[in-house]
Amino acid sequence: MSPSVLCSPLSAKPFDPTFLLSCTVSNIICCMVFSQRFSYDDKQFLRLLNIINDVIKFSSGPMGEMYNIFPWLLERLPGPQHALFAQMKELREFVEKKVQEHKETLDPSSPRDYIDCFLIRMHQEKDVPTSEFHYENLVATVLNLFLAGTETTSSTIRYALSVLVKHPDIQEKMQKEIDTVIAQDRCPTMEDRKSLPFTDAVIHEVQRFLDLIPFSLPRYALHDISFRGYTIPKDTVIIPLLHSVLKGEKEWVTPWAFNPQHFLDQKNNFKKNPAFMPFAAGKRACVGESLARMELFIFLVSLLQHFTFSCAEGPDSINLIPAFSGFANVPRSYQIITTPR
Ligand code: HEM
Repeated sequence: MSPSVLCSPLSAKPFDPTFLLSCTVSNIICCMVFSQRFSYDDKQFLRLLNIINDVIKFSSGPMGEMYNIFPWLLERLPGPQHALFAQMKELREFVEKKVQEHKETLDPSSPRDYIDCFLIRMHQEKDVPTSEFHYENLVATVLNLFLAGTETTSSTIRYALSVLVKHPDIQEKMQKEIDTVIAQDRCPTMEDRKSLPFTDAVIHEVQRFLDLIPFSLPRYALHDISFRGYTIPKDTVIIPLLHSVLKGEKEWVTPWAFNPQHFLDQKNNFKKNPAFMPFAAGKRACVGESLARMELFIFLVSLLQHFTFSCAEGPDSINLIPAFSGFANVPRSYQIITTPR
């Protein structure tokens, strides 16, 4: 997204940034997976984004939680969940169509994207019975990347903008830091991050405070595990509570208040904290972590280079408590005013 997308005529009146942010973030993952960028008025793209939005809302509400615990029950009982299952089927059919198109146009000497690379590896391992590179895994991983790569980062940017509207002093301080280091005439790069400790601290604090995926993803023990004197038997489902570290009383000075100082030392240099784990930890931590961190930094710095964000009802009207809390903490919708700088 060029920052100009947020400029006039939209800048003149308040608008909800959800849709623009979803499109722009989703297009990044679409380029990597399908080598395709969709136009913001492409009907099919908009339909897919709506479905992803509905899936996240469903899984963050009571029905979604029930489905996580008793999938077999909700599949058999009548109810609104079936509309969502139909939408998921539509999403899968879209992915299957893309895979088919890729198969028909594949040039193994010049892979275009993730699907091409996977297809090439599938071919190389076609005689290996234990290979993980088979059709079902291709469709599942493309679906995962598309779903996980869209709503997560766009919701975090949306939340970050609401934090900046609520705290204009923080917004101004970030703009001053960005003006000093980059100014307005060049695009930010990841190299700039180390020269922008306050901005970096705010972005980390946004992720800590939002606590986007509070229960991480459920995993299960592949064999008996001995952990801190406890035995976790094989096949036990493990739900790691990221929430407990991101809001831990022992880990943070003010766990329940938005406070960028959590990530700054006494000299205002950036300070890491091992309890910062919104992407989880270990072998199966988020595969999109580096991409997401890049997106958050580049998008937010670019936006602040060119705009000041506010809202008609004033900073106090912004409510940072999520609209839905379950699988995800889904930030509230709000109307923003963008004023070119
Ligand atoms: C602010 C942005 C994001 C946050 C907070 C986030 C968080 C997480 C968390 C907590 C997990 C569970 C890890 C575990 O079970 O140990 C996860 C998994 C995953 N994430 Fe992200 N994520 C973000 C962005 C992305 C992006 C941009 C992508 C796409 C490239 C992505 C793709 C995935 C995938 C495919 C998994 C499943 C990994 C697996 O099962 O091994 N995520 N993410």
